[in-house]
Parts: sequence; C-alpha cells; structure tokens
Amino acid sequence: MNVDLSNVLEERVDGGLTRDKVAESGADEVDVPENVARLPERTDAGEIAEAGARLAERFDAFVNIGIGGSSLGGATVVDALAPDAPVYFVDNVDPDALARLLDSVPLRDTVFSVVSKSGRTAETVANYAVVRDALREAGVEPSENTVVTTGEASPLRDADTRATFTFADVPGRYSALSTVGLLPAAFAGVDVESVVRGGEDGAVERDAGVLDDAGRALGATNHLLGEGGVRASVMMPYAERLETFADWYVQIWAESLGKDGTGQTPVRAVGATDQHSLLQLLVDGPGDKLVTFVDPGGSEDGFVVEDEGYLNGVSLDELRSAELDATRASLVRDDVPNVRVELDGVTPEEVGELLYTYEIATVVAGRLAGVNPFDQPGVEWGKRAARGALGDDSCAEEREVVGSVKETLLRV
Ligand SMILES: O=P(O)(O)OC[C@H]1O[C@H](O)[C@H](O)[C@@H](O)[C@@H]1O
Repeated sequence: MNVDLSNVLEERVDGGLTRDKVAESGADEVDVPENVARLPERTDAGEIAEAGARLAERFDAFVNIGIGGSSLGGATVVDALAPDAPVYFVDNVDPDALARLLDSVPLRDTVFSVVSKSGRTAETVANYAVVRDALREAGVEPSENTVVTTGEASPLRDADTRATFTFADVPGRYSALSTVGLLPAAFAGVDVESVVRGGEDGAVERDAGVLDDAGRALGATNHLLGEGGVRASVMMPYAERLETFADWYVQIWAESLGKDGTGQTPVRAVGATDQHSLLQLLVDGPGDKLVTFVDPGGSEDGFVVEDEGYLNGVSLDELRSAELDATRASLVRDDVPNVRVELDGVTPEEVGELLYTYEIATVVAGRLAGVNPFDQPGVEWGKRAARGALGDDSCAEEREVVGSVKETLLRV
C-alpha cells in the first residue's frame, strides 16, 4: 500500500501544504496507546482462523449481530475479501430487514455471532432477543447456534452460548484487526492471518519520521488541511468491495474527531459512480473538502469493451483508472486537495494495512486537534433518552426533553 500526497502540496493546489509543514506537524510525537498500536501483533489470528473454520464446518451461514464498531470492521473485511460468502450483518433496528434475513437463512444451520463490548447496546440486545425467539420457534436451542464476543464486564459473558470470545482491549471502532472484525471473515475462509500481517506492516518504528509513516502523515495532513479550512473528508474507494471500508471510515472519523465543536464531516463515496453524483459539489462547491481516492490496483476480470468507438478495446479496469486519474486532475484544477491511497490489489494484507493505517491516522489527527479520539460522549444522552421514552424512570429527565421536542410547532 502506498499513499500519494502530491495533490495536497502547495505546488499542486492553492492553500496546499509543504513537505516541511507535514514533517514538522508534531505527528511523530503523538503517543498512540499500545493497545491500539500493538493490536495486530497481539491478535492470535491463528486462533481466530481455527474458530471460524470450526463454525464453518457446522454451519452454512453466519450472522453478525452488532452495531458501530461491533459490526463495521467485520463487514469491511468480509465485503472486501469474501463478498459472496453467506455472512450477514444485522446492525440496525429494522424489523422488516431482520424478518427478511431470518426468512432467508437456514436457521438450524446458521450461527449468530453477538458482538458487543458493553453487552448493553439496545439494538444488539433487542435483535438477539428476537433471533433467540425465532430459533426456539424453529425448534433450535439458541445456545447451540450462538457465539458471543464481549467485554470483561459485560452481562453477555453469562449468556448460555456455544463459545464466548473476549472483545479486544480497544474502543470498538479500533477493533477490526481482532476477533471482533475477523471472526466473520474466518468463517468465510478469508486468510485472516494475512489480514493481521498487513496491519503489522502498517505499524512502523516509534522513532519514524512523519513522512516515513503513512498513518502519521495522513493524520497530520488531515489536521493541517482542517486548520486551513477543510470541513469535510470524502473517502472514495474505486472498488465496490471497499464501499464498506468507506462506511467504517465514517464511523471512526466522526466518532473519534467530532468533539468540542471541531471535526471534519466524513463522507462516504464510491468511484466511478459518484463522479455522476457528488463530484459536481466537490469541484464547484465550497472549497472546504479533502478527497481521498482508494485505488484498488489491477483486477483479474479483464472485461474489454468491443465495437464502441473510442472505448473499443478498452478494458473496464483501464476505464476505471482513466476516470480516477481524470477526476483527480479535475479536483487539482479547482484546487481541491486530494490523496491517493494505492493498493496492490484488494488482498488480505492490503486490507489489513489500510484499516490499521487509518486507525493510526485517526488517533494522530485527534491528538493534534487536542481531542480524545477514543471516547464518544456525544452519543450517550440519546441512548438515555431512548430508554426514558421506553419507560425507564431513571431517564425521566431525558424523557421530558423528548416529549417537548415532539410537540409540533410547524407542519407543512
Ligand atoms: O460494542 P458495543 O458496546 O455494543 O457498542 C457498539 C457501538 O455503540 C456505541 O454507542 C458507539 O457508538 C460505538 O463506538 C460502538 O462501537
């Protein structure tokens, strides 16, 4: 994996950065906590691979029940490396979607993997309660078809299940390179040991300079551009297998950096599709965005266009690359800074390194901005308010606010 920062430099775009400014940003002095920095080397990928293989021997489908960091890491790895596997993610409260999923999988031969660090997340607990009832109605003992990954202090640790795994000692959104993110992929037969090895490749020596460490350089670049007026960070992979990575990026970037009135709005996009959607705003809208292209590298599928004028004999891969280059150039023409992350194919190693690199970039950007990149205080009030609205009297104060906000002042 390489990161091309050419198009954030002042030689390329007005308002751009200098190499020295990035190098002297202080990103090399940011302390990335050991639990995050050393997660890949502390992850027993062999054990995860074996656990996934054992489950795959017994079950035909795998359903991950979790939300946020307890779903997006696993979904990123599976969608990138095993997009056609019978692995599904229940990460919302949507009775229609859950009903359709339960109708589509062979319940008796499906393992439900409940993932929650706290063990108290309403969406996850509620979804699993519904699944548990559905299993019983199908004559299946729920504990036989359930595994759990949860924290040390979680009530889920006492759940009667087939296996209980310990949630890595990191905030959920930083847990992709652990059982949380890798068990679904292991079930799907992904080489999770290579994914973790890719993460290790992303880890660099502690005394490395900013420009020697992609994660730190990206963190510094995002921070400095933010100080220069960039308010939105668009993550635009040019591969549908990496779309979920863009979703993962939205969570880690928003939850880690959106604090104390600061933080760039992360935007999920996919190329080439969003050249016909978002690009107009990126080029001609407010000059407050950074665009990151993820170039997947070559594809095995050599589809070639025939009998179509200038496209005659052009492969879809060549068309995709030409469009990516053209889109980058159109942003440079309008002084929109952009980064190009170049993968050597969507492989386990490259996916692991991509995830790890952006974890480090997030920590560095947060520390340079003076915020804590590991908590999410802003989401807690809403959880209490929902509990209050559902009758929990310990959240009566929040319930009153919900009631007042529901009063209609203007309806059109
Ligand atoms: O893993 P859990 O404890 O169930 O938390 C699941 C998710 O919900 C929390 O509210 C945060 O928004 C996320 O950072 C977290 O990943």
